[in-house]
Amino acid sequence: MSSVTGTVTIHQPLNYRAGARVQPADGGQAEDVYEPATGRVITKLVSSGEKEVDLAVQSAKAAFKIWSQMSGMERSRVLLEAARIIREQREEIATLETINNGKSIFEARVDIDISWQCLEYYAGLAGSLAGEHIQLPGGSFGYTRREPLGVCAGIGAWNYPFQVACWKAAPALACGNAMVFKPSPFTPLTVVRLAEIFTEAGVPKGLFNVVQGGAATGQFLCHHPDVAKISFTGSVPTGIKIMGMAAKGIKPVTLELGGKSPLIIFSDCALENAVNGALMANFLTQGEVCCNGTRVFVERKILDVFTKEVVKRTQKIKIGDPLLEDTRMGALINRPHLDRVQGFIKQAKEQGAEVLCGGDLYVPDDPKLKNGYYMQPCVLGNCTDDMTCVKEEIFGPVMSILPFDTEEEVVERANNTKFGLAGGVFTRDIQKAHRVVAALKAGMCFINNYNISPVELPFGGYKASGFGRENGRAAMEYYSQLKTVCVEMGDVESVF
Ligand SMILES: NC(=O)C1=CN([C@@H]2O[C@H](COP(=O)(O)OP(=O)(O)OC[C@H]3O[C@@H](n4cnc5c(N)ncnc54)[C@H](O)[C@@H]3O)[C@@H](O)[C@H]2O)C=CC1
Ligand SMILES: C[N+](C)(C)CCCC(=O)O
Repeated sequence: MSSVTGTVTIHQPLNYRAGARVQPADGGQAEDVYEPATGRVITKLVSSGEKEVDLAVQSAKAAFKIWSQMSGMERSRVLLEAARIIREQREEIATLETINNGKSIFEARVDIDISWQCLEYYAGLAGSLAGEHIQLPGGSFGYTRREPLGVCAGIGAWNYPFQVACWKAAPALACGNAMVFKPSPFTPLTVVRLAEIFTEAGVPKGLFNVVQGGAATGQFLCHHPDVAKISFTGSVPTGIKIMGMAAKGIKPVTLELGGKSPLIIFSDCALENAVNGALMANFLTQGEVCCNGTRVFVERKILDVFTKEVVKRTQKIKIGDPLLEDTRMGALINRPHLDRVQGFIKQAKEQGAEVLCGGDLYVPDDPKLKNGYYMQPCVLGNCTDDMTCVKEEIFGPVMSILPFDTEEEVVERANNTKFGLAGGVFTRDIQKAHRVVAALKAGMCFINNYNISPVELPFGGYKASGFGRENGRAAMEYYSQLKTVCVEMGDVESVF
């Protein structure tokens, strides 16, 4: 594959079932899929209908019979091999991710690294999946078995297409489940590579399948009677629908939803680290990150110096062709989303916020990029808690700076949101750091850093940001169920 922006076109089928790429059995009309960097069509997506979804689920069901009978150690070896292949193909997968998503190749490589690390981590845990033995009176006893759930549905967002799929597939497969995955219709490409890699690594054919399409395909999947669990990453409104569908089938669900997370900068912080943290919290993947710390609360004493430094550094971010080595911000996912982000900035200005830098469209010099979806990262000052830009998830490169005076005040304001995905604090005062994160109503908190993602740590939200956890030991709970076996060693004492 040529790794030059504006040159790649994909013609292979994008559905994956029973160990091979297939055209959907009941395919509807083909939709265009775009390269965000150029606005060019890179492939056509045929949505999977009810028949195709059923075939994928049946294929997963057949493979589940084999995979669930294997020992954890046997599954572990296959997952380790998949991790090795991803490492080997890192550059190719990262390039495809960049072409389809628009994020810089620099970041895409990090995403792919996190992905294989996730597979390695769960390969390590697969062999330790176990129940317990409980002694009862008279020599009787009980024991528990931790069993897989069956066919799990994974539904992903477009911001981390390969990584989201690995965060779901790795614990699911480690626990002995099969999976049918539906990526976002904006980013259908790399997850099919993941499916091929699992097959190459030795999973039973059909263990990991890919269906393509949007809401309709997702609904067929969620309603399918043979789907035992739904793991969803996406927006709050869709999360509500997913939970409703799961409720109808009494299916467990993991919801990784949106956020509007607070980042609290105290005046006793290491300023350079805090500035770096604020950039990490806002501008990865063009700001299209669910756990971004977009409400940056700064202690008034350092407001000016912090703001000046953040603006200076933001203006230096290299925007442009995402496949170039020195690019640090690529293109947003599509034109409607870019327009939406621009709309938030316009509204912020109308509500009294001050654009301290950026916010305008960015037009690269390179003519082939002129129809791409670029904008300049934006820092908003003069913000107040009631502004739309401070209350709603923008999912773009827009940071809102809010001054504060006391710890008590900032904790209350930080928690004054329907969301609860993440939060961060920068301070050199160790007691204050722990006190503040303990008080934050958020599932993923950072002290003196932001947006790093070690796969060993559980990740997930409080409140409207969802529930269930990905990564860490905790995720094993969400892809397995407990069976209790009670064993009588004496006679039955009947009450009748
Ligand atoms: N907490 C987390 O880990 C993450 C959360 N997100 C959130 O995702 C959102 C952005 O992603 P989008 O793809 O725009 O979200 P979205 O909610 O529009 O779509 C997410 C996925 O759900 C599918 N879908 C849409 N309607 C459906 C329905 N009725 N039934 C079944 N499936 C359906 C879509 O095709 C897509 O695959 C943001 O709000 C962001 O915060 C994104 C990444 C990570
Ligand atoms: C990798 N990280 C922590 C920057 C973001 C992961 C969550 C997401 O998919 O938005």
